[in-house]
Amino acid sequence: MKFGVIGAGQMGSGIAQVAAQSGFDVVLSDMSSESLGRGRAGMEASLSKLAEKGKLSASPAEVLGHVTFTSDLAEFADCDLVVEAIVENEGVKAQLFRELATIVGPQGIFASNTSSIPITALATASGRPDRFIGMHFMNPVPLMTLVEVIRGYQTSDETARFVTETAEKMGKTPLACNDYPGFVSNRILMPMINEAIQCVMEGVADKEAIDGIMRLGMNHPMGPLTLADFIGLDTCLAIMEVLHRGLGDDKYRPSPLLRKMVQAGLLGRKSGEGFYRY
Ligand SMILES: CC(=O)CC(=O)SCCNC(=O)CCNC(=O)[C@H](O)C(C)(C)COP(=O)(O)OP(=O)(O)OC[C@H]1O[C@@H](n2cnc3c(N)ncnc32)[C@H](O)[C@@H]1OP(=O)(O)O
Ligand SMILES: NC(=O)C1=CN([C@@H]2O[C@H](COP(=O)(O)OP(=O)(O)OC[C@H]3O[C@@H](n4cnc5c(N)ncnc54)[C@H](OP(=O)(O)O)[C@@H]3O)[C@@H](O)[C@H]2O)C=CC1
Repeated sequence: MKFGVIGAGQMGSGIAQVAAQSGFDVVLSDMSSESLGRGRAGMEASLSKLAEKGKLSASPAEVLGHVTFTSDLAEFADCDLVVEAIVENEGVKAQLFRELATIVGPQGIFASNTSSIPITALATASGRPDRFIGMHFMNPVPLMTLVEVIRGYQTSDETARFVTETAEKMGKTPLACNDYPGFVSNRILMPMINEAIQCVMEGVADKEAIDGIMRLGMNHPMGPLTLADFIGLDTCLAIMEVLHRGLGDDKYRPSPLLRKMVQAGLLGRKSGEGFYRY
């Protein structure tokens, strides 16, 4: 299996890592060498943690040996599966898939790791809607077992079966849902995170108490504000805007505080500061 990943951010690098751990030949691309370098560094850190705990069947170097790091999309021509994990923006994703359609052979299946954007829309842009699907990994990919599998309107049974089996070979648990904004995961999670941000804006409690109440009261491993910083506040805002636009209900309006923080460049862990400093 030749497994392609486009986007070497926190998700793309995690997906590439787990695919390589599963023995697939992986090609990972990003627009800039800096982003590729950051992605590789994240994989190395994760692999050494897993190796320390005896959770790797091969050495970190052997796993990374399965990965080709490139910024040349031509290296994806013979991929069996290409997973896109770039910025949560429908126009940018659609443009990428239009470009990929001219590069990847007809055997290639396209999948998006999008958090919320309609799969059917991206499938149409790709020109191969029967061989297009949502393959939604969870963060951090090396630790979270769920893959949310979302069929577009024209996704074929063969494509769904191939992606489901691939997720299982990666040690994941694939669960299927239908193609509606936010799917299940972010239809439920992101409004909760958005409400936590509203609680900060309205002064219901301070951020440490809001996170503490959800950690100690609901047994969440991370409080919602810590989780928002972990996901990325830009991604959280993008998801809320997809829900608001796609479902047409003002209850999904993004918190004004979330928007202001993103406008200020406070993106969470990936920018060094969000609700907390890192
Ligand atoms: C937005 C979307 O579209 C969809 C989404 O992904 S929504 C987000 C979904 N994810 C979540 O909700 C994550 C919630 N948080 C958690 O489950 C946990 O905090 C966590 C698993 C991320 C970390 O676990 P934790 O016990 O809380 O903290 P932490 O001590 O940092 O990590 C636990 C262990 O995993 C290891 N670890 C953490 N991240 C790791 C990684 N990426 N790779 C390898 N090991 C890792 C740590 O080294 C630690 O190991 P030790 O116990 O040996 O020290
Ligand atoms: N963060 C999370 O918890 C989760 C996110 N997702 C989804 O996964 C996708 C990626 O998210 P995440 O990894 O957090 O985002 P990041 O911002 O961490 O990474 C995105 C990467 O894509 C690169 N990129 C942007 N545009 C292009 C392009 N046109 N071609 C190639 N590379 C590009 C960026 O490069 P540069 O930095 O140079 O712009 C960056 O390296 C999003 O759709 C998101 O909704 C899904 C599950 C969980």
